[in-house]
Amino acid sequence: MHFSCISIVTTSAPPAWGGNAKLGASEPPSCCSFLMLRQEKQQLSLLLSLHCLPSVHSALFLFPRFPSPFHISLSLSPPPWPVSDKFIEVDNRDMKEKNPWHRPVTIIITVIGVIAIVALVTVAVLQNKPLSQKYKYGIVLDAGSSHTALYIYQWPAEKDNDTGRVEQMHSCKVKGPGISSYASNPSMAGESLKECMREAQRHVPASHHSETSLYLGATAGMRLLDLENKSASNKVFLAVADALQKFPFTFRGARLLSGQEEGAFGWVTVNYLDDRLKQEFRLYGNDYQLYTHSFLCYGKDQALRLTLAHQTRTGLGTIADPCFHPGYNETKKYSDLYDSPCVSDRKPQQAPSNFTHTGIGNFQQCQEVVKKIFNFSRCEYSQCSFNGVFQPTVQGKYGGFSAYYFVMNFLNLTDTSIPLESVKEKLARHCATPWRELKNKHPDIKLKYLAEYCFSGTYIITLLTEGYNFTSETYSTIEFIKKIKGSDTGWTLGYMLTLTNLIPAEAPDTPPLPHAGYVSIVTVIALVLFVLFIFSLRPLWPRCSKQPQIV
Ligand SMILES: O=c1ccn([C@@H]2O[C@H](COP(=O)(O)OP(=O)(O)O)[C@@H](O)[C@H]2O)c(=O)[nH]1
Repeated sequence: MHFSCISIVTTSAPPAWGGNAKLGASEPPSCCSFLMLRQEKQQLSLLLSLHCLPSVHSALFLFPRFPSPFHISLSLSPPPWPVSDKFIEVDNRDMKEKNPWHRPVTIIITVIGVIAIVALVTVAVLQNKPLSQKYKYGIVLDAGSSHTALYIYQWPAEKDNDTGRVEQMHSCKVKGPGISSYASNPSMAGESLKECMREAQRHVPASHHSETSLYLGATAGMRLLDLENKSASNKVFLAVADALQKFPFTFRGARLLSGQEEGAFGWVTVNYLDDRLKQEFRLYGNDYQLYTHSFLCYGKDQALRLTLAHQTRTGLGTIADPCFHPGYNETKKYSDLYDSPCVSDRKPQQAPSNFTHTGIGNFQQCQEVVKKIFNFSRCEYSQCSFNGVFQPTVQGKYGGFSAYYFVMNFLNLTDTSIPLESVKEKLARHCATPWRELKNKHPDIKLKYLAEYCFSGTYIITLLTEGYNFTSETYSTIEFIKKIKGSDTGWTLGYMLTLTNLIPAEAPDTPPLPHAGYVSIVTVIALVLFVLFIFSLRPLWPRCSKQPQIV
């Protein structure tokens, strides 16, 4: 906007000038913003309503350029003091000479300013637009001994250090038992997976189905079936492979994981989730010293068979089991109990077909029975865990997951800062709880789980202390965990992490400009805007007040 600069001089100090104009002292006058203009007929009236110090006799005002020539009548409020009911005449041409702030210049500067602002905003918006994050997906089926679980993982297509940041996106628990239980009807093993697979189809975006790898890894249950009946285990693998191939994912095989692999991938999972492998994650490029051993037959379910086998070794019709609650009474089949390569060779010759399994709920006695399933006498190394297997001294942090977590969580014993003695006391109280009372207290818990928590807790504590040699001091280095940062702990994530190295990353989205270019453009535009701003203040430059026109 153009401003003309004039000054108004009063003959005496106004008693009170209303308004919001700023007035300088009488010498030198300063530029002031604000007057109200009113056009009446051919005449513009300036309504001054100013507050001013009594000593101020002159004021210099800025106001929109007037048509030239023109008259301004000053009408002061409160009622004019003995001054100036004057007509002011301003020669516009004269003003033009004095004020270089001409219209064409203003237009040019305004246009450049607007273009600069638009350019700045456009560049900033384009550069900082959130890039549409592209994900890759992978599906791993954990075919465990007691059940199968499906995990969907996702990671940004742009890999971090050649390894995707893989996280669990969804999980699905397959209904029914583990796939090894379908040895006599393999097609049902495949059938059982379908519900979770359809769920996976819904969770992975359809456009990514074909590029999503699908793996199935089988652990202890299938290891045992493989030992017992290789052809039956092959049939189960064929059946699950056949079922999985029918889904639109890229099926990359159903295979048996060795105990070593299971241990190593579980180790990778927890260390990855705890960010311990973040910096240089090259699993097979780095040397990590890892001790892993998997005791086939010492998973919780097989350990229970071993314990029961020990108690029924003479072929009794009834056993009073200290690991089950008082009042517990179930009739079980010898054939079912011994239907596992872990115990099949121990089946008593003269056993009846059934036995009555009753509980007496005694933690100490239970521990004694449980200890019987370990062989501590044989060790050909400097030190062993049990059954003659070497084990280094425990040091560092340990994670207990899956059954360790389920059991200790139920027993309210996940806090490992609780002294071992207190843990045992708590377990003793739990084991002594009558079965009926326990059922009433936990109506929502599956009876099979509920009945076994006394045994399971005793087994876990015995395995950790007697088997793996954790002491009262080192017990607290164990953490019973289910998930870390939203991902289940187990071997599957470690497996997925390793396999993602095989999946090529697609070209990532990059910002429209390289960073240096973006910074340069923004800097230049900011400089232009700054210069324009300085120019826009030109009417306020001191020059304006140098030669005021005196009215
Ligand atoms: O709420 C639960 C869920 C599972 N389990 C038991 O936990 C074990 C599952 O362990 P894991 O996941 O290691 O078994 P797998 O993968 O071999 O099936 C089985 O004995 C289950 O009976 C349990 O006691 N409580």
